[in-house]
Amino acid sequence: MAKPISIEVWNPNGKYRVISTKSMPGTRWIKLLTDQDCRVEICTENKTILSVDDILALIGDKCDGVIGQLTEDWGEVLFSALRRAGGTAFSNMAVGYNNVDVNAATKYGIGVGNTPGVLTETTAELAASLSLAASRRIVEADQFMRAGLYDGWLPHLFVGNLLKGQTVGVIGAGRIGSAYARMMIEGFKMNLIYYDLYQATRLEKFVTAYGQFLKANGEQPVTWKRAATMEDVLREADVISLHPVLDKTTYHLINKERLAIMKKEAILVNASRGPVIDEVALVEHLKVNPMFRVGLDVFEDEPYMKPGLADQKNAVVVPHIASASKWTREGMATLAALNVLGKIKGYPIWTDLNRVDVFLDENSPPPAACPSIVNAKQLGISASKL
Ligand SMILES: NC(=O)c1ccc[n+]([C@@H]2O[C@H](COP(=O)([O-])OP(=O)(O)OC[C@H]3O[C@@H](n4cnc5c(N)ncnc54)[C@H](O)[C@@H]3O)[C@@H](O)[C@H]2O)c1
Ligand SMILES: O=C(O)[C@H](O)CO
Repeated sequence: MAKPISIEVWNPNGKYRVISTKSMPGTRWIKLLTDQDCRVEICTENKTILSVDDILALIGDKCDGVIGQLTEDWGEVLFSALRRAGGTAFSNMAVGYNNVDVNAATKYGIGVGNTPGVLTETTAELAASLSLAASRRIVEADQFMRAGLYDGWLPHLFVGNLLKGQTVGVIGAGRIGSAYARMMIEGFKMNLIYYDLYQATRLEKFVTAYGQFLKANGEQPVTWKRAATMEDVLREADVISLHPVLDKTTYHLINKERLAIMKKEAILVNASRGPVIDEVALVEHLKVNPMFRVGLDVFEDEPYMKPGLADQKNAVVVPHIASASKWTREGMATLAALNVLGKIKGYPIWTDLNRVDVFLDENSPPPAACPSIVNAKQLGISASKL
């Protein structure tokens, strides 16, 4: 028999049993569910990553919906168990859903929710922070101070890269990539080169208008270019930030050959998913190119780093915290809960992901819609008219 899993229960007499595999920030998400007749069970097991067996034990034989995490493996085994337990709803508390087998969920009629929009600016801000930390060697300099090694100003001490007037490269200019590009362009007057499968029209218009504004004020205008190939970005840019989804087209997008064509003093930032970079190749590249720097929020074998990475002074590493602002994390919890609630209640799908704010307003009830269900079309969920 499976080991019992410890849980905290809200609204024990609720009609719909909804599980959250982790405690999530804020309480609004719990209230939204309990107000709508859900019994909410939050896993309190003292274990960072739950196994498939742990989650099977949580689902049990009656469960209407689950809010899960990006560290969990949501595939055939869990979706078939959820279906057997009467469930129709699942949401990741994340925008990325590479940990989810959407086809398996669809096969069992289960909606897969995610949380786009609410983390765009927060994640872009972390990518910008990593760009600055790497270019100005902030972490190395901090460690030097704390080690008591500073004995006076020196002309060569921790010399880094100036961003102003340099070129920022964005690979994957979707919501987060575009927000990051704007920060680097507005903040540091960098020129843009980007690569995406689709044209980033709004971003292009913004850079054009900002360039005209600068020119009208007697300043050097910023420019943009949509690259025909990813290699063009890698060759031309001084700072390159990766923001694509992780799928088979982006696995090891940055490999040994592509690292070799980047500038020797380039800065590479990754706040997308670890496997977008071949991390073994990256460690080798960092070793032989001390002026090349990286800022990493995500890792190929998370939570582990590939051997040698931690020893590299030219790498700034943080533990997957790009979406970690209070507002964003509470918002992610709310969107995930509303995805599950909406699917259970048979609500239509929200169609304007640029307007997820309406679900986050504490002072008014959220629309009767599912904020974001990635397989809505396959499941025949209708579009909201709100
Ligand atoms: N580190 C974190 O905490 C964190 C936080 C949020 C999101 N993310 C990751 O960032 C990703 C992007 O989020 P988003 O909200 O901007 O999504 P998005 O869908 O708006 O943007 C992704 C972009 O990648 C582009 N793309 C897809 N395949 C590509 C390819 N082969 N080459 C180039 N571009 C390609 C798409 O066309 C799209 O424009 C998420 O899927 C998630 O994995 C990480
Ligand atoms: O995909 C996501 O949402 C992140 O990785 C967690 O914020």
